[in-house]
Amino acid sequence: MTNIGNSVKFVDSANDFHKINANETSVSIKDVTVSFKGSKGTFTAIKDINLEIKKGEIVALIGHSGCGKSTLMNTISGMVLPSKGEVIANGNPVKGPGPDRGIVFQNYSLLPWLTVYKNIYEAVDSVFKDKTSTEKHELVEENLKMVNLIQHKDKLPGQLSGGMKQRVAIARAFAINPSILLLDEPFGALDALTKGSMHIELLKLWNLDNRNKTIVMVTHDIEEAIFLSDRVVVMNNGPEATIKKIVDINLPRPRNKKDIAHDPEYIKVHDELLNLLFDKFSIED
Ligand SMILES: Nc1ncnc2c1ncn2[C@@H]1O[C@H](COP(=O)(O)OP(=O)(O)OP(=O)(O)O)[C@@H](O)[C@H]1O
Repeated sequence: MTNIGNSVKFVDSANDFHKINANETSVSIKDVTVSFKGSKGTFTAIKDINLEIKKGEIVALIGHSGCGKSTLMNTISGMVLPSKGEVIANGNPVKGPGPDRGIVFQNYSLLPWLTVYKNIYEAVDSVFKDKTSTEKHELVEENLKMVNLIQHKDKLPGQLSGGMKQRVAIARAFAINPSILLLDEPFGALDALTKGSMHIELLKLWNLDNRNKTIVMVTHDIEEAIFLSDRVVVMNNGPEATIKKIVDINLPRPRNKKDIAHDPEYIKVHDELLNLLFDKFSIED
């Protein structure tokens, strides 16, 4: 595994894998509207969203702050239930959270009274009932090493920096190894080098699973979205946010961060995404 802090490889290194299950549907979002009831009435965050995500696809959700990216993501995780429409995940209607859908939140969601190690172990223990204690401990250790936190395993979340907490949350999600991995700005709190390293680890995890794992990621980072994704879903501003456009990222894999920046396809989609996100703004604004 790539070690953070050591030499960081800016390449998706598992080049002997190829896309396999591109025709099987993993997540189907059908006419989904989410409204929140408050003291001032009903607020409709997202409206009539339709999106089909194939098994093994990596999809990024991108849009301005508050447009409804997390809300849409949470309809997949089951943390938010649609007011209208439905979400099907792995062939089943989503009625709430489930171990087939692991999520990394932007606010880490670690249990503050448990050590780093136990935060991951508890999750592993609750999902892998059939594994032996040794196997579960190995899984925790392996993932803690992956995020370079093994030496901090006995610390409580309150004793960690934001980036370290985020790495614990990432290690926990990777350890559970769900078939659908939901990442809500997972790398936002990380420095550029650690972020680059986590991108590689994410792609390695995906490759190890023969690219069968579906990954849906909320991000504000256009370069990250292009480097990792097969498609980028650009959302309109809310309320009643809809999908503005879905941009295909037709860059071959494995992708090399240094090289793709000069690829004409990269430059084209980068420009397109910038225009989609910032078409309202000009220097006069
Ligand atoms: N539980 C809730 N109750 C009321 N309003 C909510 C709730 N959750 C989200 N909203 C509102 O829905 C809208 C979309 O929020 P959401 O968090 O999905 O946006 P986002 O695009 O993920 O934002 P950011 O990029 O800033 O994280 C916002 O106006 C937010 O205030």
